[in-house]
Amino acid sequence: MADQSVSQIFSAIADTAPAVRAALPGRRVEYGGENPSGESQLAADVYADSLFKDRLEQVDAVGTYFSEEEESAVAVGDGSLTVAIDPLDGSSNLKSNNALGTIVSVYDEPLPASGDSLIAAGYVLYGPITTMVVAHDGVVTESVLTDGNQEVVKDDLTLPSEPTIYGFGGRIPDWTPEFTEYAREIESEFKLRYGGSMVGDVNQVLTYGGIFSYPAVKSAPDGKLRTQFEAHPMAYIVEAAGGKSSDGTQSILDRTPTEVHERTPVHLGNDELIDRLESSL
Ligand SMILES: O=P(O)(O)OC[C@H]1O[C@](O)(COP(=O)(O)O)[C@@H](O)[C@@H]1O
Ligand SMILES: [Mg+2]
Ligand SMILES: [Mg+2]
Repeated sequence: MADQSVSQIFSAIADTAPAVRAALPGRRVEYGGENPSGESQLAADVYADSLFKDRLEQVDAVGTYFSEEEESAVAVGDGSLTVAIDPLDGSSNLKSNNALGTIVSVYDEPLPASGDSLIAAGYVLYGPITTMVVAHDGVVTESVLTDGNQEVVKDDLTLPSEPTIYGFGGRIPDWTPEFTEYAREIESEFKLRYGGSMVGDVNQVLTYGGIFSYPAVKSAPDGKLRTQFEAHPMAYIVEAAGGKSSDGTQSILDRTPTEVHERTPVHLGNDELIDRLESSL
């Protein structure tokens, strides 16, 4: 039953992705409002949110829709599942025409919820091609999405065992001394790949092996990324692919936010690099 619900949810996401992509060119402008995290919204953020909500409302298993762009939960049916979504991730990249994503979490509890309540998570990457990565039951698959078509290209995606890249967010002068020291070591060993969209950056870690961090910074001790909409789902995917997640001290999946839009420091990647990070912090 859960399997069927998960596959219906991600079919709905795959069906909607081409329309989201097609809507981007005309929506690179400010919408005029702010989201609950206090960030200004682009027309594309708001439009992608409405497209996903309308489509997920048609999936019987979904009872509640909760978006990074909306203050509170929206009741969309009688189903028992909650879908949390970052409709457009990395939306500041729209101005410079760089990678964007959509992040999707499927919880079997109302939010706020711990990462243990996730039954599946996935993302769409709007790069030169559109791909979708989904984690469920410990297996991660990658598909290529074209209009109306979903072709699985990897049916058991795992993190490469030899890491080669890293990508760290935040301004260097704003990093803590402990994170700066760790970063200096990592910089001397690996190649920098940072694009400013969590989906794009984590997808590179899943492809090449390495570490992505958006750490706690001096001006924002909880970091930038939101637990329910960004950190939990990406941690679930990376852990299912054989890697590790950390908020600096524990798996991100062990965090239960007290408020749905709450933020957390995020570190995702190969075991060895996350272990080293936890000992440095
Ligand atoms: O611009 P910065 O500080 O590098 O932040 C980039 C981070 O912020 C985000 O863009 C936040 O996501 P949204 O675009 O959904 O708000 C992440 O995708 C990315 O990892
Ligand atoms: Mg985001
Ligand atoms: Mg967003």
